Amino acid sequence: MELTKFEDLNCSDDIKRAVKDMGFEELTPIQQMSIPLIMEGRDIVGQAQTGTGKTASFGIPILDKVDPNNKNTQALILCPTRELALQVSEEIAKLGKYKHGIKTTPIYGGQSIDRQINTLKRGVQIVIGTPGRVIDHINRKTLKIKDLDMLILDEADEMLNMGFREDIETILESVEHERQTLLFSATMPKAILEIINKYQKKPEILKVLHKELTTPNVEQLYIEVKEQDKLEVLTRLIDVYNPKLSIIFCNTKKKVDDVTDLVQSRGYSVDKIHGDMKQSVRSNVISKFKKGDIEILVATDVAARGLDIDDVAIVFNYDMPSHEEYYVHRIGRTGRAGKSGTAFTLVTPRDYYLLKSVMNYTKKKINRHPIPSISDIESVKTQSFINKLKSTIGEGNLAKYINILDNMLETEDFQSIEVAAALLKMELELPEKDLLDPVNMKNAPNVRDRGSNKRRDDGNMVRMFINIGKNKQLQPGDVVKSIASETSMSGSNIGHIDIYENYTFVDIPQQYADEVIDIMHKGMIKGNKINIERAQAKRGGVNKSRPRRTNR
Ligand SMILES: Nc1ncnc2c1ncn2[C@@H]1O[C@H](COP(=O)(O)OP(=O)(O)OP(=O)(O)O)[C@@H](O)[C@H]1O
Ligand SMILES: [Mg+2]
Repeated sequence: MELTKFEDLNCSDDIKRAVKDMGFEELTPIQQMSIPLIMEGRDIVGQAQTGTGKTASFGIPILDKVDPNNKNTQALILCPTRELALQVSEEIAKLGKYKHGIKTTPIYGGQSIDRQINTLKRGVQIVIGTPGRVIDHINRKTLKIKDLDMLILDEADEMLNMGFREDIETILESVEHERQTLLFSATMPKAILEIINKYQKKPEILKVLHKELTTPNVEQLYIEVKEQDKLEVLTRLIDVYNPKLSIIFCNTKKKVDDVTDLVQSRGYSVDKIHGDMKQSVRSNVISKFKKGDIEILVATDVAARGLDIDDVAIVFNYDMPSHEEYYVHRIGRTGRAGKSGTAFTLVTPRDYYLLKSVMNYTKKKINRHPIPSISDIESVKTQSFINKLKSTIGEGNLAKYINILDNMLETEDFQSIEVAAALLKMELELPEKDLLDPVNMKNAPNVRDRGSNKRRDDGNMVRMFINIGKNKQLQPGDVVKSIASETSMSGSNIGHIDIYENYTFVDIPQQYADEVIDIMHKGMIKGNKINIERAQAKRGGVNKSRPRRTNR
């Protein structure tokens, strides 16, 4: 019989009761695949899309296997961030609330170590922590892992990146007997799969198979912007879509600081989180965001993985993430547990090649979305004002205000429609002029999808985009030579050429455009160094040497 309902699961009734309290009825696919195998004692690698219940996939079997009569730590779950350690600990505590005698605790940096030592002394069977603080406790002998039966790496690919690998090996070396090791993540780059044998014995690799790596619950859109227009575009999107909660991801801590200040100065309810902030402040921000006291969270990738916050309706990539996996995790903060969400990525001409490689990686097309116009914002704001007006009129009790208005119209030389319009102006604060109107953007570099035949018309010249990859010392002459040698066009037909670090724009006469698109589709402009496909294929996968922890 196919296992789909929690009531059919071969685990204790205490857990089933807790699962019911949490509102779960059916197991998610990754839970169906992994829970029985983990209960059997198998090592597994579990890969499933963001927001599909990986935490309970390991949480339930851990709770079922831990012996309440043994006070020693039997299961250790490692998470890449403090907030995630806390959240996983809370979810497991909820799942285990009827299992008496089982203690769970999070241990992470930035929190009083003495308090953690006291808690650990009293005996905690399930410890959830960040690697640094866990090692610290192991060294102090305040966390004894001699009875450890299960080690779980949540966000395994991140944990096995260089920054954490040493810590994990230290932990593994301090467990002398046989143990069960479980790895979970939404992304599992090949390079990680190649090293898992070092950590696991005959692991079962479980993948919930989908065509796409990202969750179908998230609508993915990108918007072409110039760097200096990002803030304006962002706030327009917020005004038009008016998300209950949203997260804005930036690539650096400095940018998070700056964007937070700017968004705040425009009157939005916003706060931030990044790795340079004090832990007490970080925790406070997250809890306010969860309660809805803050509507917009600006964050580095410290908030990209694992965080499960209800009602995040939109994720904004203010900066294009520099690694494909981060795109997947960032946008996975919305569209969780069957809910739907939207992800907007702001793409400058410099980022265009990254957008392409993200689409390659996720096997999912990201559609272009226009910059919301002032009239879009006007209609949204006006509609919401009319709704408010309707309900206020519906509520009645207007006598007091009608009196004020009557007096005013008698003493001042106003028309009532004028008064209404002035009130509307004060409430809506609509801008007079659209600074991002295409008319005003004539000089903006235009990024076009080379495959989609969308081109900028400029007289009878069209501007085309060529991704040349990194490290190419390309000269305009090379581009001219390559294109001329592959098409019927002569070099002198080629117009203006802009060469940037990794991409090039070339103006080409309209009549030759299809020929150029054609040779691009074949993957290369031969006879020279421009090899589009190869340049793109170089990206992707895990770069083992990249230091990830420094820049959050
Ligand atoms: N069987 C289920 N039915 C309904 N909701 C569930 C079920 N299992 C888990 N959930 C809920 O779904 C949400 C997402 O779960 P979880 O955080 O474990 O996702 P995840 O797969 O770990 O995602 P990520 O890759 O982002 O870490 C949580 O709020 C969790 O409580
Ligand atoms: Mg998770």
